[in-house]
Amino acid sequence: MSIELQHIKKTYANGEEVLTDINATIEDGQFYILVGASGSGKSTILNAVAGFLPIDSGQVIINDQDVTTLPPKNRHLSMVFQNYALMPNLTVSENIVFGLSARHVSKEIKAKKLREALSLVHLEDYQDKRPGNLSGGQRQRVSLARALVSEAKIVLMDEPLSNLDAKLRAEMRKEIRTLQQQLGLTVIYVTHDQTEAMTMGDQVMLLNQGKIEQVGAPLELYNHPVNTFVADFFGSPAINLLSVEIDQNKLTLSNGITLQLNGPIKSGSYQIGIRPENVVLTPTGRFSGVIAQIEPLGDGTNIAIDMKLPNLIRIKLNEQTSLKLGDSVTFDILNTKAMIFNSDGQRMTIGKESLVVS
Ligand SMILES: Nc1ncnc2c1ncn2[C@@H]1O[C@H](COP(=O)(O)OP(=O)(O)OP(=O)(O)O)[C@@H](O)[C@H]1O
Repeated sequence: MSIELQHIKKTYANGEEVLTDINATIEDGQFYILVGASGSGKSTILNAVAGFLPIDSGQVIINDQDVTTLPPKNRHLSMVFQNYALMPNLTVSENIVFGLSARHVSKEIKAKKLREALSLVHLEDYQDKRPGNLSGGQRQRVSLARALVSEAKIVLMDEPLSNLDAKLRAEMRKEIRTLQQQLGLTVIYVTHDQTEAMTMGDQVMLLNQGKIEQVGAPLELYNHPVNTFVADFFGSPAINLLSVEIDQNKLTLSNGITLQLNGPIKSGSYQIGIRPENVVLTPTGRFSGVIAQIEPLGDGTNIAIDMKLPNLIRIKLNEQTSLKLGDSVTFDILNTKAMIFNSDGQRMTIGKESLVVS
């Protein structure tokens, strides 16, 4: 089942334009993520696809059929909401198979699907409880199980893991993905969590105030962000963005340090982007500074270095460190991994070699 969104626009009654011009092609069997900060319009898009929300203009096309004006029940979708939408008077099991009961699925198939779903979401011991007696995370899992057993081939999920603890969330991420692939489901998945977007998506749409910033495979967005917004959204710790002045072959940082570029770039103000994993501590490094922050992670360490720039330089080390706050260090950047953006934050499409500095 494919989904096509064409020129979707939405302004709420209060005059707030929340979707400006949303276009998307979601292919059959794709796991498609809508990611962005709170209020960026993710849920509004999902509701427009589901049919819960009339749009001002544009089309929603499901499997080549224009469903823009069809009610939700005729769109053959299932949904997993942040707020569960469970029936309080039904047990966990009854809630999960509710949609199937309505469609007269045989008793044996229903029982088998129920068993699989309960085991998937680890709720075997809770099947006879009612939603009121479950924790938020458990309710969320019931809601997830209900969508997964339904026979709808399109599943819309709105932050379905937001109430789970970190360990269960990581586990469910993998399980949802495996199940989606096994069942060949087309999923639109809303999250504000960049890790979920990176680890789960086939395609990711990053939204910012109702506009699309970039669409692509997760690593494409990470490695080839079209602007500083996208570069900054993905990655933890965040990318280092440094304001620089370029004059022919000379690049000057705001602390006065200059570097030679490998080729001339039009003179002017730019921003250089360097991801924390592409900065390395080395005694022969071209830069020096003082350790201003240390964050031990167990399997690695995030540190930040003060080199008298407006922002600290973030570095991601893959090991534990004996360095202490205030220690002086020298470091370097992997030149070929550096990105350059113009003063408006748009990625420059100059050859990578132009950035090789010495
Ligand atoms: N019914 C409504 N009336 C007016 N404005 C609304 C309505 N629903 C949402 N909005 C506004 O539309 C914008 C987008 O909201 P939406 O819920 O789509 O964002 P979101 O990205 O899903 O956010 P979150 O992650 O917080 O759920 C927000 O600025 C919100 O305040």
